[in-house]
Amino acid sequence: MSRPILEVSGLTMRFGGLLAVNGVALTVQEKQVVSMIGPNGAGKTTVFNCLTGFYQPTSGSIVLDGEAIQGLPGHKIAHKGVVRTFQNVRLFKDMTAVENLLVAQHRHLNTNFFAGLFKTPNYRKSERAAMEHAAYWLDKVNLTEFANRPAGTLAYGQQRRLEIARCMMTRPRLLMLDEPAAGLNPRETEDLKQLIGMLRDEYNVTVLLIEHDMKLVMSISDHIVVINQGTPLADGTPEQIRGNPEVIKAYLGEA
Ligand SMILES: Nc1ncnc2c1ncn2[C@@H]1O[C@H](COP(=O)(O)OP(=O)(O)OP(=O)(O)O)[C@@H](O)[C@H]1O
Repeated sequence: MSRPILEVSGLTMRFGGLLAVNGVALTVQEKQVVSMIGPNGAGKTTVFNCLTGFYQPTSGSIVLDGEAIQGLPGHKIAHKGVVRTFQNVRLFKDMTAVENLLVAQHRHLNTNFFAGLFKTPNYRKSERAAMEHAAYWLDKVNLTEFANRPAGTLAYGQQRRLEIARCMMTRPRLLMLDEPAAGLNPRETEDLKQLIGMLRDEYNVTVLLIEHDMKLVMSISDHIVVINQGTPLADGTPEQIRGNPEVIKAYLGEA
């Protein structure tokens, strides 16, 4: 039986006179892929920023696994297993691919100062485990051969996959991807689709997605939430959304 991992209701975010998000509701069941779609400027990224504690929502409730998290600082929400990527790739471009994964591992590392200074057996063990974990995820996203290449020199699609691997290093429960297919070619988009499906099926990760690529959204989502000008417009299965006249109107700019 699936159960809700994330329940959002009445989410509102005001920037001065602009109501960027107005009463958004959203339920994400465990191990689902849920997509949030809507025209440019609809408020999707603002919702992500509220969910991850980057913004303090003006009002509304955000419940993660039964616990209210609205207004908590970002690092506390991240500690509860919520991780995200951003619209623009945010890797350490001069660091290698494997180093980018190791920096994400810090929460699981033995960072005791003296242990590090004297390289105690426990410290070495935790270092080795971190490297093995990084190697595992590099392999899962097909980047093993690029382990020692600076991240900034990888192809764009590879950088996107590396970002997702970096998220997975923290063993997330809820993975939030902001336009992961932006700038990808059809082949890379297909690889991304396979990767997201694998994360859900094999690693029990729940995925919340913002995406403009409708082919990807329709093929991968269990549920779709549509927002327009900050306001919820529709939600349902891909079939329900595809045929919804309000959604079609909003996308044609008539709403
Ligand atoms: N920090 C901020 N201060 C003021 N206005 C903001 C801020 N962040 C977002 N906005 C405004 O809120 C509205 C919603 O923006 P948001 O980026 O959430 O939309 P979006 O649906 O993610 O758009 P896109 O699909 O183009 O990324 C826009 O009018 C934007 O200009």
